Amino acid sequence: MGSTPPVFIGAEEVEKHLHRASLLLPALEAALANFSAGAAGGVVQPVRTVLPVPRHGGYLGVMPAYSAADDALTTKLVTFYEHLKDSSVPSHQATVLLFDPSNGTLKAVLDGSVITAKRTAAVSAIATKLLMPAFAEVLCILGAGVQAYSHYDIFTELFTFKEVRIWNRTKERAVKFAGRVRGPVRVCSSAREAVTGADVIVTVTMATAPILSADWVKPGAHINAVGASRPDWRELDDELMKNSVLFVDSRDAALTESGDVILSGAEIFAELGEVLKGTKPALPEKTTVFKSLGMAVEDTVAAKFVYDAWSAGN
Ligand SMILES: NC(=O)C1=CN([C@@H]2O[C@H](COP(=O)(O)OP(=O)(O)OC[C@H]3O[C@@H](n4cnc5c(N)ncnc54)[C@H](O)[C@@H]3O)[C@@H](O)[C@H]2O)C=CC1
Ligand SMILES: O=C([O-])C1=[NH+]CCC1
Repeated sequence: MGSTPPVFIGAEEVEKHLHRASLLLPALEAALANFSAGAAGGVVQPVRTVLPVPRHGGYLGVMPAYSAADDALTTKLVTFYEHLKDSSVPSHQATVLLFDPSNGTLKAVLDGSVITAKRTAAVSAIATKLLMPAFAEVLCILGAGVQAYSHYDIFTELFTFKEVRIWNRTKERAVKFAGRVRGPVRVCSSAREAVTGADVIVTVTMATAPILSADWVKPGAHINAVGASRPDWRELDDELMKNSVLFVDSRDAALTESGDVILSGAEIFAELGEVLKGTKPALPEKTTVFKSLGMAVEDTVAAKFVYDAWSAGN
């Protein structure tokens, strides 16, 4: 008797079962807390392997994780490319393999791009809920790609901002973004203009040098620094990194992969999971930075969520 072949769950199906990133919030909060609990939390997750493809300016990330609480085992394979000539090809593409943890059988191959967009934005939303100042009125997004859309969607679903601003290196893309999303967005001509007076800032660019300067940031603002996932890439300047209270998803990953953390020498105050567990305070009255690199266990719980929803409908 042959074994059952794995199912393939493509982008449309993933989107159907994960139409709102906020559906992932409980599972992600638990996964972040479990990760930061060490061995007791039951998350097995090494810092990802990132293989450069120098000839083409690309990277292949291999991201395995097991979550005992969910009894879920996955690995995500994600490619990201710096200067793609064909703009119809996304800069990031991903696939998640979901295994039966009891015997190692491959159960499903899922599109990982939608999962990556939504779980990343949901984790930023978790950080924002904990770290943003009281009475936050202005949201600023720097960057206008895939992550800008997923962050806009969950941030405007969960929070009530009076104004949303966007800046992008190429203004046409920011204008397109403002025309596509459902609410009003002010397109700004400079990052400085977008950031000035903002209470919550999201950096979702492919920048390799700082695009956000401490001088422009309102004291007490919260920043989700989502791009710059290589040890020599930056989005935030040294002053902002050093003068803010710094939260990360994973200390080990931040000290291995984040140019903003490594090159600024900024001190890490806490992992987000420690705040969720209550072992570290959130300090929303201070200027805070959440340096997000993306963790494999986030993909694990997201893939399980999609697979379970897909299975229930089949
Ligand atoms: N922390 C996490 O969990 C994750 C982080 N990311 C990171 O988030 C960032 C955004 O990802 P996507 O939206 O998927 O990428 P994308 O390619 O869809 O959008 C990138 C945006 O950055 C802009 N950009 C490109 N080069 C720039 C530069 N040198 N300076 C300023 N802006 C520039 C582009 O115009 C575009 O609007 C990337 O750095 C990516 O690696 C992506 C997935 C997960
Ligand atoms: O977590 C993730 O998938 C990624 N982080 C940076 C590039 C892709």
